Amino acid sequence: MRRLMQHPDTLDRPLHPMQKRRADRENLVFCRQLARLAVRSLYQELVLYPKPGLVSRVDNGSHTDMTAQTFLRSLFALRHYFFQIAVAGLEGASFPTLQSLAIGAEQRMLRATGGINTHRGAIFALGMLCAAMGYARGRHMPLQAATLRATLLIQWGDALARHSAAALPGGQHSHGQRVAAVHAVGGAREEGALGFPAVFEVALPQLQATLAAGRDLHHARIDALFALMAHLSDTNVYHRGGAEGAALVRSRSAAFLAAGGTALPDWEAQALDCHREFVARRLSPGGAADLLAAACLVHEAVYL
Ligand SMILES: CC(C)(COP(=O)(O)OP(=O)(O)OC[C@H]1O[C@@H](n2cnc3c(N)ncnc32)[C@H](O)[C@@H]1O)[C@@H](O)C(=O)NCCC(=O)NCCS
Ligand SMILES: Nc1ncnc2c1ncn2[C@@H]1O[C@H](COP(=O)(O)OP(=O)(O)OP(=O)(O)O)[C@@H](O)[C@H]1O
Repeated sequence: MRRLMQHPDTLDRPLHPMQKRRADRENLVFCRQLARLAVRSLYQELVLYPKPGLVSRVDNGSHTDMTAQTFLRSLFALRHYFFQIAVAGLEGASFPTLQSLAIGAEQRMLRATGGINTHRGAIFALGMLCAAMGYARGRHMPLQAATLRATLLIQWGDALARHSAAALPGGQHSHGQRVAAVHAVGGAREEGALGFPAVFEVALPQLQATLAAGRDLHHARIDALFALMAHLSDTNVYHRGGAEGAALVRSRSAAFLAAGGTALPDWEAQALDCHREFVARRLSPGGAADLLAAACLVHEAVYL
């Protein structure tokens, strides 16, 4: 696709109406491609295997209420959301506008899955990142990781911090908020308020390190998932396994990486052992799964 890129020195000059129409058209094409990439990143997370405790096409991990099919239905219901939130970001929309798109997407997800929460964390993380990418694209900024993170924080950082501290209406509590109160750990909201450090400081560097070592994307995603599990205060894990379960997830994952991760000849057997152990304890690192998809999205977005 040929792109209309304006030289930075001419950014303040109004575009000729024909140039403007073409730029608008090309921006919409970009948002459509970005939405497809977001869905593809979530699909790649779903089909990755072995993933300790998580749902894949091979098995349902620690879950009895969802299968890969549930995730596919949910993904299909989300395809318009990622486009809409990228366009909203492009237009410099306020946080409440992004939030109402996310709430609508959560409702569509729940309708598509019969009430099962498959993608709440992903709607938040990949949604905010799509908004930041739309914003950057609209202002001719490069879609590089550092630029995206700075854009996210400059544009919506204050609102994300307020969202992190806010109570849910009507005195309800999400699993994440209950866990945050009982175990004093930040979950998805805090992660967002800090500009997704787990994506930018943990998962992306691990993806790049494994690729730089000459292994392929499959290996890189596995290593990045383990890096996330070793680092994150995942409210899904606390919800099901308490502090003990969370400590186990972190230490098992750190040990896998310290031993060499996917550089080990028998890494697959090690990862499968870990999978069986998490399933036996009903542990499911869903937050790490969401953020792996988010990292894959950022990693690939530079090629759009
Ligand atoms: C922001 C959300 C995800 C807050 O979640 P909360 O902390 O209340 O926990 P909840 O149990 O609902 O969901 C947590 C989700 O986050 C994921 N998660 C868990 N731990 C973590 C973590 N440490 N980091 C990132 N994601 C995590 C889980 O996979 C799960 O899907 C969301 O529920 C929310 O506020 N939805 C309304 C829409 C909205 O306001 N969006 C913000 C603008 S896009
Ligand atoms: N491949 C995956 N397998 C399992 N969970 C995933 C996967 N990818 C993402 N997740 C995330 O993990 C979460 C799983 O939710 P879970 O069922 O543990 O939560 P819940 O419905 O809030 O709790 P519970 O089922 O214990 O009542 C989802 O919100 C989703 O964001």
